[in-house]
Amino acid sequence: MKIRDSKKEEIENKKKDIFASCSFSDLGLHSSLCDQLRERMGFEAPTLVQAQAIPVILSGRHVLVNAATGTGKTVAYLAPIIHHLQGYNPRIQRSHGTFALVLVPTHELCMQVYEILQKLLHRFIWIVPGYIMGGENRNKEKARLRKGISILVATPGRLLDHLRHTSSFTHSNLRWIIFDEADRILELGFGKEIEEILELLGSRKVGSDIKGNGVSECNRQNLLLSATLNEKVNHLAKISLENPVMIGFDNKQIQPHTSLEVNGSPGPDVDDEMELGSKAIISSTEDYKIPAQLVQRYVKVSCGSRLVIFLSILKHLFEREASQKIVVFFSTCDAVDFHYSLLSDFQWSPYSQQEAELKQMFLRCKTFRLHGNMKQDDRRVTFGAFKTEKLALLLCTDVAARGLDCPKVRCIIQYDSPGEATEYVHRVGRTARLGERGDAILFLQPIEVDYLQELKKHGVSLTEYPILKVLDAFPLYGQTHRVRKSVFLESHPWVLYLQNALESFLLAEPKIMKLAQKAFCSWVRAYTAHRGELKRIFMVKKLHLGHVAKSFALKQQPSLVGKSFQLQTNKRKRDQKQKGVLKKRKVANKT
Ligand SMILES: Nc1ncnc2c1ncn2[C@@H]1O[C@H](COP(=O)(O)OP(=O)(O)OP(=O)(O)O)[C@@H](O)[C@H]1O
Repeated sequence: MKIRDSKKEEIENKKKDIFASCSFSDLGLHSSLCDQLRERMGFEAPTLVQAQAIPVILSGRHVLVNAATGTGKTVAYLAPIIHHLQGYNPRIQRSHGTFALVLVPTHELCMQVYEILQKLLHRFIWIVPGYIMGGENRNKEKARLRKGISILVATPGRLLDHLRHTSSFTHSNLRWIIFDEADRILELGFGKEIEEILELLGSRKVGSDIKGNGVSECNRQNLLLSATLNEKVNHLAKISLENPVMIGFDNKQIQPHTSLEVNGSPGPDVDDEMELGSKAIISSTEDYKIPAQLVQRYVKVSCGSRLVIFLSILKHLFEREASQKIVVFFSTCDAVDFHYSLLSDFQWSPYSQQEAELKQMFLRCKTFRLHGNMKQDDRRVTFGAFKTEKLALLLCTDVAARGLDCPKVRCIIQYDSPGEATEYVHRVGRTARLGERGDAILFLQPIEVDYLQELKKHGVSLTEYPILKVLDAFPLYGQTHRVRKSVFLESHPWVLYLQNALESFLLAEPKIMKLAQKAFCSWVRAYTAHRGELKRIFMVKKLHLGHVAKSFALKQQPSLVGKSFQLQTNKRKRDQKQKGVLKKRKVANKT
């Protein structure tokens, strides 16, 4: 009885950390929208960030929202917009064009926001949602824009394309611009595009508002949101926001020299809400917000044993829980492709390698992959399928790091380090969403452990993962092998056995071997591409390339120089051949 009571108490406390004690209608939202949120979407109460942001956004102020991953930021900005749009009298029509524009960094996020919009707009069929993004058919998008899209979700490049070339795209009634994952949009190098977009849309200029019997003037309202709003968004904030309200910032995150105008008497739910002038500067010493219940650990393993340890952890996690989802992040598309093929096909025998008839799949779960080199449709299908699976593994690059909301992801593994602390925060944010439990495991080589200090600067601290315990638990030849602590991880019998099995497997699978060689080369290239300051941690000079090869189950290190040299030579030969053909043609024409 006591246990049940304490569990109940725990759940109640957890709810208090995530949800506000008011209702959606207390926040001023229209009753049909509140019904929609409750009945169709199952949202009983607003989350804390929704309770803070919705009234401020409803009031028409520009807003910067900095809230942890998985706390419901999407509804926080969509609900107030829908509230206003549904209230326009006469009703808005498609011919009025776009009223709200949501800018997002990736295709997946674009689709996800669009899907949430569709659900929210179920009772307001005259408000039309739509999306445009790179990789889609431009002409079809043009046709949709010509018909009119009331709330448009877009990636920056494609939006700019339509702003320049689609004359039938009506945006003269635009009232809201939202930058979801604002810092990522800038990190992806869209800074210039964003400036041009704001210019073409008339940044901070007066928008229009259809009310009563015609068009009257009202202010443009811009919103910037992320779990990692940092100093990088200062410029964007300056050019797009006017006297914004800041939600979810600590005092130390706002530079003291700015003309701070702290709210007079903050209410119980807005204790860290502030206003600041147009010179707003967010300082670079920000602590990022991580879900409190997330268990964050690192596993320190030398390069040569990385693959074996990775596979062992996966096996351990999938065998521990019958139903769970795991997401693994890699630095390159090639690495995703290689590990995807390996994990989809790798069979082993716990007894002896020779006993082929006893071989079984190493992992018994559905494996998916997601990266930027895949076709748009494949990306869509993968993401949709992974969402609905109960027992599944997703191998991906950072295209899946931001904003993606997959239910029941239990663990995030960062097999390749993210580099930027912001990306660490977003990657781990794919689990432990909305108060759910979650684990995060970061792989580090002994030469990279200073990275933990880098994370600490942003208030992120990790403890060590008990890897030896996991390895000891695997039966080998029918027995468990407990190893004394003094023995190196690398010489653990299980590690030696599995490495050998993987290398033999690859020798018998030339296709996968090719993928491994390609992945090896791009992995080394990606390692050299860490940002300046991080180069002192991720030092390519300190890498033992033979050990890197082992981490791709390769017995021998593929030649990096040879490969690029060969590619260059081939290209030169092709070019020369083409020139030769052209010359010959010219000569032929002359004669
Ligand atoms: N009031 C609510 N009650 C219950 N569930 C909610 C509520 N608001 C949002 N959710 C759900 O919470 C999950 C996380 O929401 P959302 O994706 O908007 O978070 P986020 O803060 O934008 O995360 P990220 O920073 O990772 O993008 C979603 O599954 C969403 O449907």
